Amino acid sequence: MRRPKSKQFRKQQRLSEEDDIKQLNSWIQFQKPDSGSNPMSLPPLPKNSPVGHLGDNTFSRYAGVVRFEQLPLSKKTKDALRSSKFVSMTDIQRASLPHALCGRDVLGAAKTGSGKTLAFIIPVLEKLYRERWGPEDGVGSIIISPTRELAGQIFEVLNSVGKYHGFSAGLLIGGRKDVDTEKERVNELNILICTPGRLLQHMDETPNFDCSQMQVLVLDEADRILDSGFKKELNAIISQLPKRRQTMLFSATQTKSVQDLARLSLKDPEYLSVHEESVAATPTLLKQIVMIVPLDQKLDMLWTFIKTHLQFKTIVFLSSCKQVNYVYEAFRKLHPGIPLKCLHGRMKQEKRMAIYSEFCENRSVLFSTDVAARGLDFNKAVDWVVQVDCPENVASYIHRVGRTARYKSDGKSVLFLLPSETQMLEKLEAAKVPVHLVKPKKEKLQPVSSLLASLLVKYPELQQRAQRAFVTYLRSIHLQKDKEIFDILKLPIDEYSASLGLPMTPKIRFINQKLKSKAVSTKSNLAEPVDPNQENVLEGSREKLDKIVFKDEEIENDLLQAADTSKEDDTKSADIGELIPATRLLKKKKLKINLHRPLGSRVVFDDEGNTLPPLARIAGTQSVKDSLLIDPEQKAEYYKRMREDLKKADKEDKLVERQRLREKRIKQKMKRKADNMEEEDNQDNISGSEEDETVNKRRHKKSKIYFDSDSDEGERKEVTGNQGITLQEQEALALKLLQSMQA
Ligand SMILES: Nc1ncnc2c1ncn2[C@@H]1O[C@H](COP(=O)(O)OP(=O)(O)OP(=O)(O)O)[C@@H](O)[C@H]1O
Repeated sequence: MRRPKSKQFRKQQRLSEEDDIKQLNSWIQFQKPDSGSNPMSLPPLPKNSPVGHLGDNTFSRYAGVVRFEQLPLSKKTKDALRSSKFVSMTDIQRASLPHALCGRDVLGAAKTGSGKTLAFIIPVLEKLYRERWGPEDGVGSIIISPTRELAGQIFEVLNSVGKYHGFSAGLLIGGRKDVDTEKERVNELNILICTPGRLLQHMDETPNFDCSQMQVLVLDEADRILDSGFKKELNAIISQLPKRRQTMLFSATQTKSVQDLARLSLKDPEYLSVHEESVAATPTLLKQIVMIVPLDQKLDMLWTFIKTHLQFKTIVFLSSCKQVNYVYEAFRKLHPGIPLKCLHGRMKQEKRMAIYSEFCENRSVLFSTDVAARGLDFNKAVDWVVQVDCPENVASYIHRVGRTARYKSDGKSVLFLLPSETQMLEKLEAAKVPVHLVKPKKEKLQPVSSLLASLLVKYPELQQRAQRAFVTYLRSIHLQKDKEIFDILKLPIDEYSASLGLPMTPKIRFINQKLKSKAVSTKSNLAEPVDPNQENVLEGSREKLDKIVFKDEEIENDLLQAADTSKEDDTKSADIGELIPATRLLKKKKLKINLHRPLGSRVVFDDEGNTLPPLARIAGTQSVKDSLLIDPEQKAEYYKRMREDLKKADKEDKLVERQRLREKRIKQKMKRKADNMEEEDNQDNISGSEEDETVNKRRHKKSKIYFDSDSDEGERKEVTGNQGITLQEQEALALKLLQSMQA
């Protein structure tokens, strides 16, 4: 048992800490970097040069140094850094720590995975240490993160780097049931790591919640927290914090908006963007691919990717929880050969945390919404990031791909763009994101749509999920701000529905309204002639696009090479769609055979010749809200019939296939026999040695017996030797045989 430390010892410790703090304060003051300077522009200290107090009230320079031990940090922090194997600083740490340690406001921007977390955790710990912060002083620092998982991760880093300090820290995130216990304890905590909603809840509900003495505020993923999604919460939080404080903002995609920053009342902030001069806004070791994939082939492409990358750890981003749910559940039932997981904001917190930790530990595929897009540093490196749905903007793209190629590891990413979303390529190029456009190869595609259709028949509850996935995807496109990229009217909606395995296209009100309004505006536009130069403009932009397109053989080989060879046409038609003032309703329908159309999705025509999905036949004619227009009984009956039909068709298919194989085998055997006979004739003519004779005998023997292993009775048939039988005769015999088997 450890003996309690004596009073004497504690006193001594306190005094030595006081001394230590005095020294640190002097060091920091004495060697402050110039305001507005980037410490990274200074050379590192010469090797083996002394560090800290150099005598006569002089101290070593700490701006521009490369190792943590050369910074004015407490022994407790240095020891913890060393034990966590953090020795040399990353660029953002070198640039921001000297300013942050002397209490300045900092706006730090650096690529994903470049160590921003330590760049704010260390100054928080040091500030409270130098202020001699104790339990009775209450909240000394608040760190805000946009997601619960990221808050949890920051908490872990704080626990490891702050393990020798005596501060109490709390993780305040939504979805946790123990909010009452939290309320009791929150005033005793020194460092709060929280999501905006939960922090505000405490500010609103916890009696005497007091952060009036708070010293340091940190916003991780600052641009996200400052954007409109969190605006109300953040304004309310800021209004309750003391004005005199240090504020630090970090992100890979930093905000420069004066308006945003004004809300935080920053004081002469140091703007440190360490990778601004870099040729790429994304990590150097990240290889990025873009593929143009038609909407109705996205799942085929994703399935093919998973099947061909079973040995990798992959994150798949989809745009809504419902899509994540559906794709995860459906693919899981198809057993791709690698564990699948899913993560989204509507899951229970315990489950979210469990999945996050499991994914950290094991090789698997994680289907996720943007809840995993920012900040997360999965322990064992992620190999691939797959963006099935186009991110809302470039910043979102950068954060998503940033889940791989972190710190010094490499990684790969692939983005599926619809032919109508190719504008995104130009935006990525403008933001210095180097992507390789790779043309997928059709022959490697492993279609999944028909399997999904069968699954939906087998598991009717999955159909609900598919419908929701369909609706939420379209809604997400409808709600996207960037209308240059996202245009719901350019999407092949029926084909998309079929690709999810749905037997009929759910009806969606907002699309109908959009179509109607477009039809109205089309009528008024029809009189206006189409500008012929527009075609050239489009050509021009395609040319520009071509410039940034080049093939990377290595990546190409590495990746699934599947999909559509008619990509160019699709792009063109999407572009030209802009020129033709027509709605989907007015479009001429092309006769198209969709090989991937799922089972049971035979096309039905209505009175006006429009195609309708099969269930439309039994659908009511009155207009009902959204998708489920059909009487459930009729629907159940329809599915019952469909299942029976499917079974019957399956049986027939099997019979035909067996027959085909049987014929093939007979033909092959007969051919082999004919070859043998020919060879023997030749042998007879050329040689007559004993050995040859034995071989011939054996051949004769073998050729005499034909054993039809495929026959139900294991039937044995004798074929007379090779004497006097011609090839034609053999074929006739084979035919006869076939007929007898068919009978
Ligand atoms: N000085 C360092 N030496 C070694 N490893 C480091 C150092 N700093 C950070 N790391 C490691 O680098 C990885 C990425 O760090 P971190 O999560 O802080 O990146 P980030 O810049 O915040 O990324 P994001 O922009 O995605 O939030 C972590 O695994 C971390 O442990």
